[in-house]
Amino acid sequence: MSDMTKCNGKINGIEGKTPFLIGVAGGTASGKSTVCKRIMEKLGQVDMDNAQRQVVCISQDSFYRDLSKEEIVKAEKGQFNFDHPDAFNEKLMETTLRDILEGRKCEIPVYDYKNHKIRKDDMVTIYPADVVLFEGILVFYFPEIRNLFHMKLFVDTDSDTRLARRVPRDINERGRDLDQVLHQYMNFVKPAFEEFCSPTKKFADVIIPRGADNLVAIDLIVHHIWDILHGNSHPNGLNNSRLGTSSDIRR
Ligand SMILES: Nc1ncnc2c1ncn2[C@@H]1O[C@H](COP(=O)(O)OP(=O)(O)O)[C@@H](O)[C@H]1O
Ligand SMILES: Nc1ccn([C@@H]2O[C@H](COP(=O)(O)O)[C@@H](O)[C@H]2O)c(=O)n1
Repeated sequence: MSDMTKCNGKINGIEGKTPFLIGVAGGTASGKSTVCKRIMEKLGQVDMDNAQRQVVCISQDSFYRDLSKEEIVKAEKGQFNFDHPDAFNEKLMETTLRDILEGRKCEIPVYDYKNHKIRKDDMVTIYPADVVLFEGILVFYFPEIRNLFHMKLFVDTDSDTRLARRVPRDINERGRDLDQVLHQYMNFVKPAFEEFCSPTKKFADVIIPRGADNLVAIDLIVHHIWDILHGNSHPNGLNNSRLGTSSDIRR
């Protein structure tokens, strides 16, 4: 029996449901979060209360490991490698995803890019949902995590475009200066993308060229998710969706 087929059952007296777990990988600033947002919008899942939501998105960045004081000093100078697999708390990531697959309610911290640590006082509750999107640069890197996904998407955006998006984002939203962003990009982000992230493209079921600009790909993916949630094509017979009818899919 696979890890996922044994998930349907009662947890704390509540019927646990196995969410459809989708991994969304891709280089930095490729548009992973934006693609996830579009999928959620199309499924009509954005303007609603967290507890009611049937499609939720979690970032791998919530699973960066705690840094030592020396590592924080390096990070502040753009000299820490946040793009290496060792920067993540792999065990916590796996345990959390397994809890989600077993229909348990989970608390996920929000990551603070300005201080290079999770905000322990700012937790988001993830309620049992129909669909869980897990996005990040290395979500397909760790085999134990990769094997948990029911569907794997890779957002494939040209590296010049990604750098052109990352520079203003890191300066405006993540409290960095230009020298720091470029130093980090050339020394860590780019080489780690080539060594650890790009090779995981081969594990994807669907590669999305141009990210959120690719409306056709997003539409096809949304319809596929819909069919799985409402039909019997899911390997675990997932057909208990609380999403509405297919005419509710947004154009
Ligand atoms: N198709 C797009 N066109 C223009 N800007 C985009 C597009 N997709 C994403 N962006 C912008 O690029 C930056 C990175 O996008 P994001 O979705 O956060 O990427 P990732 O999650 O892969 O790091 C954000 O500022 C976002 O608004
Ligand atoms: N303290 C940190 C943590 C991470 N990063 C960078 O974030 C990138 C991953 O996030 P995306 O939204 O771009 O996928 C990754 O490339 C890290 O370099 C950081 O700069 N500081």
